[in-house]
Amino acid sequence: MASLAPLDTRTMMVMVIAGTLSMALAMAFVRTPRREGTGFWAWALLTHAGTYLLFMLRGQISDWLSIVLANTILAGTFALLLAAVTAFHGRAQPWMWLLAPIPATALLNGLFLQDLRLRLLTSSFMLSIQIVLIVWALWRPTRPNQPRGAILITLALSTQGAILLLRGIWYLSQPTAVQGLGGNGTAQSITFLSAFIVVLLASLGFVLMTRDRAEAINHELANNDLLTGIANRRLLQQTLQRDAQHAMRQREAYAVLMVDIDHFKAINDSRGHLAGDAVLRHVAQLLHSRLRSQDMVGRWGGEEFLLLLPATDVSGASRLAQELRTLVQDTPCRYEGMLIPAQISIGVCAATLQPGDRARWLVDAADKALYRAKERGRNSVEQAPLLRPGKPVPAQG
Ligand SMILES: Nc1nc2c(ncn2[C@@H]2O[C@H](COP(=O)(O)OP(=O)(O)OP(=O)(O)O)[C@@H](O)[C@H]2O)c(=O)[nH]1
Repeated sequence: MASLAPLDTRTMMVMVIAGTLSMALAMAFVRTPRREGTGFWAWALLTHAGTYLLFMLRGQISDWLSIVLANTILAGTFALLLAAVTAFHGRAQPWMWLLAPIPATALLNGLFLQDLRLRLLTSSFMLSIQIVLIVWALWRPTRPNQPRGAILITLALSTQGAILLLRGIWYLSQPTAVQGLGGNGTAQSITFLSAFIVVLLASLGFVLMTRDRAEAINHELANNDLLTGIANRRLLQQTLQRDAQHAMRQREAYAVLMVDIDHFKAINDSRGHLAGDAVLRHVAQLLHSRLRSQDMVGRWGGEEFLLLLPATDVSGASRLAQELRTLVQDTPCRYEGMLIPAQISIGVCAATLQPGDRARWLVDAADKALYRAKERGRNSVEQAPLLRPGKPVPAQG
């Protein structure tokens, strides 16, 4: 294989050290709501730089330091990467898998100090195992919604694994007198260049993972009701506006259901506020269980829920409302050994929307219908027509 003259091994090592240290510094500034893992990753980068510093001093210091210690620290680097990924997913650290490769690497490098081929082969093997462990830990939990960071780390580490493997094969295929780390051979240059790129890409991947999770948490907090986990009022209003605009353009039917738990104050007063919270969660789940994928249920406020039902006419909306009312009545909430019965009243408004209509008219009408359901004794469904100001009131159907 021809030697790449401009790729000087020493320059490569300085590049790897400088690049790694800058990434470690950058990692120290990663600020997200949950920082698990970034500390381990920064330490991994620091130890990686330390390894290459020792590699660079090959020939000037004892081989026990520049070979055995350096490779042992490198095994520690990969152990720290595994710890970072495990911590990111909030799992217990797999201590055996984390620690075992470190003494094993020290032992094998000490044993084969004078035998470059065997040393490279065993080191490559140990590192490949560590890479497989990291990738496994990365993908073991349920798939993340935004897997781009994990993909980047996987690609970077797999490339590193493949290069180590190829390097091992290449060394084996060479005549006995091949250069070690001190040489300027193409294989060494490629190894160092790849280490540099791998470190940068994998670290970028880890930063992306933490950033994507932070964004997902922010999105969850901004759009979901903390107590029940369903949509909050903000998301409901946004979705209602968007859906209603669409229905107006298409002159399509659209329905909203305003749901209120009957005598909820009595549940709070007699069973306690925490039991009241459990009933809210329970009713939210029941309402959610009957919806189609295009529908949405959210908490409008207190013990009130709003359901948005695209492409639903008045008979479909009223039928669903009756089903939900019966479901809640027949399914008491289990809480700390108690069975807490609950009932709901529902106001329905459904209409074929036309350009110029307002989304809030639907909610106002459903609210009026709900008021009537409460007045008429609760645990019931009432429906109200959409009132278009300045237009005659349509006949009730
Ligand atoms: N546990 C709990 N209670 C809440 C929450 N939000 C509002 N509430 C309570 O919900 C109750 C609503 O009471 P009311 O408006 O009188 O309504 P109600 O008792 O359901 O009576 P009707 O609607 O007329 O059947 C109040 O006691 C509020 O304190 C919450 O997040 N958790």
